Amino acid sequence: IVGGTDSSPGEWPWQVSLHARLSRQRHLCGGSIISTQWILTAAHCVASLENPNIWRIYAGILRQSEINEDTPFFKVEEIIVHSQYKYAHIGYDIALMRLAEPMNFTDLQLPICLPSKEDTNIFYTDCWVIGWGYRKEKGRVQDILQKAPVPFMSKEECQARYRKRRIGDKVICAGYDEGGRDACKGDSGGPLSCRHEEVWYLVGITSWGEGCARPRQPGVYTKVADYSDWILEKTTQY
Ligand SMILES: COC(=O)c1cc(NC(=O)c2cccc(O)c2C)c2cc(C(=N)N)ccc2c1
Repeated sequence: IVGGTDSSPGEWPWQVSLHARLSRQRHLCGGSIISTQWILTAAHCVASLENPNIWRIYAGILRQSEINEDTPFFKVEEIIVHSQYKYAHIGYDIALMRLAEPMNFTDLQLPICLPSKEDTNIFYTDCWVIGWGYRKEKGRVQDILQKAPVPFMSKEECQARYRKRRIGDKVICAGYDEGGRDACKGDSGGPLSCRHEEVWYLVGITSWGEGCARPRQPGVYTKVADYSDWILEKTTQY
């Protein structure tokens, strides 16, 4: 997160840290708890890393330094990447991870509500992007979970900013024309959380942006309300 501030313990109990054990174990992406057994994240985080055994999911943490070989984590049983996903800037940047065991909810690990598909025209005014990602383009993963308020941007305005790319319909843009506050690498897969009438909703999934926090280059988020049917289909055992 560029231009953010430290979060407090338990402020974002749905935020998780996705670690992969490649040559060494490290934080790769964020994710959100949506039920006792399911994590929602970005497809670009897990595509080409679809072996569930390399992933370790840490919930209820504020600092990456809380994580060591004794820190409890959730094992991943199944990874579901949207079948139409190719690249983040094309869209469909959404994936589900099913935990091997259902988690118990505590004050530090709780689910966030999914917006319903009728909610696609609510204009949210209290939205925050969070993560342990870079604080600048040539940065590194941060220790304390960062948060930054970001205002919505209309699709027309967003398309005008990204002339070279076609901004799909199942995405939302958020950010400041003057730049300075935005998600960045390492925040991917994390939530764009919006509070509406005292309830927090998972409105977006951090997906991409040209650089980070550049003027007139807003953050682009997967629009979760447009994937309600997909989420329901994949998380409901038939
Ligand atoms: C894996 O996730 C990303 O690559 C990756 C790359 C990005 N954009 C970059 O252009 C970038 C940023 C930092 C380092 C870097 O090398 C690049 C290409 C991202 C930009 C944003 C955002 N601005 N809201 C959010 C997530 C990003 C994830």
